[in-house]
Amino acid sequence: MGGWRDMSAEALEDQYSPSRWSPRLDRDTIIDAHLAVTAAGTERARASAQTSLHVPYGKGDGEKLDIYFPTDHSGTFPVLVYIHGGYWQCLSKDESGFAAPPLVSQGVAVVAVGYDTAPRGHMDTMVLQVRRSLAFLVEQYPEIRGIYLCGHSAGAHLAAMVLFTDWTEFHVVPDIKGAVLVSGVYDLEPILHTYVNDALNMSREVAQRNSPMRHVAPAVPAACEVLVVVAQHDSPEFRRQSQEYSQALRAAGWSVSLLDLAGVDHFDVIEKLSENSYILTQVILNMISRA
Ligand SMILES: N[C@@H](CC(=O)c1ccccc1NC=O)C(=O)O
Repeated sequence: MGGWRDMSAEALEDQYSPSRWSPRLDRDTIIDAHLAVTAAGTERARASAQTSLHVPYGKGDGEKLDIYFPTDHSGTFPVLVYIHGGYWQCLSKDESGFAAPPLVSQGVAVVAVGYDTAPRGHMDTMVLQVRRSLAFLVEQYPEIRGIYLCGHSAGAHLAAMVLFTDWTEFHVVPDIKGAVLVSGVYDLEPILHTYVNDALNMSREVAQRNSPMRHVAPAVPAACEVLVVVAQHDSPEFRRQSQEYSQALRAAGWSVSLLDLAGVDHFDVIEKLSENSYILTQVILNMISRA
């Protein structure tokens, strides 16, 4: 599936360390900066929007979500479900509400989903939790009119896994109208050979079972619109993964666009969703208003 098998261990480690590719900040400060920016943005969102925080969608401690309601929510409203990144082992819903302000002001609810990160959570568990969070939303909030998924990095992977869910066992079918997959990983196999798997402890079978690239299903007539987003300063491997996944979806009949955003890296590509004037914020609002 690609040249990563010919890479040295060091080269592969480099490719799967997003912090090493930004021209903006050095590798030792960029992750702390990302945490600080997303936490401050989330604090601002919580102060300005009407919210329901820490809503349990399951029995587990980690199975909670935060809802940021639209400013005017007297009727039905679309919802953007945000799935955070952090290589399935860091970050949480508590710094994942930063995208809410420009959306809630336009009538869109934002839900930040929590899930059990590794080592507590297993890859299969995280995928199941995110799927269950959607079923919960549909059952509990009949005022939701259409769901848009948005995931960053590891969260884009989880969002892509949600796209090919067999909903029969959940007894509801969420009306997913669109998915925005930002700087994601869609083939987990290369990761098996890097430090990322130290906490995840995935076997080859687990990595394959949870690789969206291996489960691209033919689009059904009601298949949602998919926007695959990649940053100019993502690593070549991250960029390859987005290109190949979007091509595979297109070949299977999905309506998919690849948006290659100039001037941003793996971290500010998503941080800037707190800004109304950011192109991706506008693209998302446009996707929602067209449906
Ligand atoms: N150790 C990684 C950290 C990382 O990839 C990351 C950190 C915060 C938010 C998202 C990330 N990437 C994917 O989920 C790095 O070198 O950048």
